[in-house]
Amino acid sequence: MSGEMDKPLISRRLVDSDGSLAEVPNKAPKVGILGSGDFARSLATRLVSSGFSVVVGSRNPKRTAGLFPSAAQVTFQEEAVSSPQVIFVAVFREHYSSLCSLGDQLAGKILVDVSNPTEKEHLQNHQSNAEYLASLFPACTVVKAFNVISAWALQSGPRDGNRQVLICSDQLEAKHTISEMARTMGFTPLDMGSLASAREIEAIPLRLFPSWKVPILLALGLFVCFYAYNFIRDVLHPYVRKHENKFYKMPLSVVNTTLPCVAYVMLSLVYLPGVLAAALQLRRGTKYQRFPDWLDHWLQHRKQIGLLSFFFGMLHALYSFCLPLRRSHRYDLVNLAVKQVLDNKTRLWVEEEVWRMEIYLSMGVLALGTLALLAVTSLPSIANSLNWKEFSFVQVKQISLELQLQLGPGPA
Ligand SMILES: NC(=O)C1=CN([C@@H]2O[C@H](COP(=O)(O)OP(=O)(O)OC[C@H]3O[C@@H](n4cnc5c(N)ncnc54)[C@H](OP(=O)(O)O)[C@@H]3O)[C@@H](O)[C@H]2O)C=CC1
Ligand SMILES: [Fe+3]
Repeated sequence: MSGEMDKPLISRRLVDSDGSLAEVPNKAPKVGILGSGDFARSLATRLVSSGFSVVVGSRNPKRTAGLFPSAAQVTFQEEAVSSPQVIFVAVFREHYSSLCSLGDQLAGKILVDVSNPTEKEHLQNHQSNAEYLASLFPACTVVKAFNVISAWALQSGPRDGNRQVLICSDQLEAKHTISEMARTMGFTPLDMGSLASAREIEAIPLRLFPSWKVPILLALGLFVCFYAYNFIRDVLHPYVRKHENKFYKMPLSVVNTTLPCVAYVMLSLVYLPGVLAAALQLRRGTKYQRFPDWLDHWLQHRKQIGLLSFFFGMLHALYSFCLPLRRSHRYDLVNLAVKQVLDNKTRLWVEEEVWRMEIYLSMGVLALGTLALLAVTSLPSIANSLNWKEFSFVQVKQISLELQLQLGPGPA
């Protein structure tokens, strides 16, 4: 981690270009931050711009001071923790023990644990990071918060998707204080109960696209089933019955016949749970009763199933667009021409083929246009959230979380 100081996520120039970050009102509540990494810098910027007075504790304040807004005071750890009542611990778990010498000064204060474990650490340690911090500082109140907010989201301000800050602690008052701070910073606090929930909160950024797992498995399962059926029908059956070798159809033609089958079934699976839910409500005579779990999950996955259906439909359009590129298609054309000459016909016009190609081409162009529009509107924010130079595992997970929160579950 040591070299990371040289590549700050936010530069001083950028921070100070915002006039509101240059000075802090006199009576602003004081907040301490231990650590001077990415998270500490983004947090300091957001706190200062939300009207807090920030004091940062670093092992080497001289080296790091230039990376913080000038309104934030950067000093040694001992000095930084002396006056604020709330101190954010923006340090990795493995370095918590190096803070033990501050124990006396920290006594009676609120420590906010913002850390995220890696998947390996999460499996290895049965105690959450927050509970571990609480065991090292028994005289402090530990609150778990802000770990699901990436440094980038903190820096650029809360946006629609990732506004929620999950908070847990054993002390109600401390939880309230941090909730109010989160609110002042523009986030939405969400009470997750006692500190025992910290492990659950720490696991959230580790889950990669959780609500996509079932729809993707479903789509793959359907694809395998339909592919097997189409393979038997279009390739195996002609081979067994008439000894026709049509195995060349496997990579393109059979796949292309399979794609719309999957797309249609997935599309029907988007609408079916709504109909079932309506029927259930009519039967029960009320809409104020919980749906069974299976129906509830199904309803919540409709958006993902619908997007996958759209994806398979688009793939079908692209595959169909490629069909005339095949050599077999050229042979068919030549054979048709020969047949035409032999039959003495003057004009060959296969109406169905013509329409098919016209429609596929227009769908292909529409799809490409939609994709280009999506790329233009959403790529900058994704690229922004990737801190390319300091690309860490946890950040990848957080991007997935951000996307996940932005996509959200379908309307229940
Ligand atoms: N980056 C992100 O997007 C997010 C990070 N987090 C969490 O925030 C915490 C900090 O992350 P991040 O800022 O990215 O990490 P960095 O590596 O960028 O910063 C860690 C900081 O820890 C401080 N530190 C204190 N004691 C030690 C020590 N003994 N050895 C090494 N460093 C020490 C260092 O500051 P100094 O040298 O000045 O003492 C260093 O700058 C982590 O727990 C992480 O899980 C949570 C959500 C998002
Ligand atoms: Fe088709």
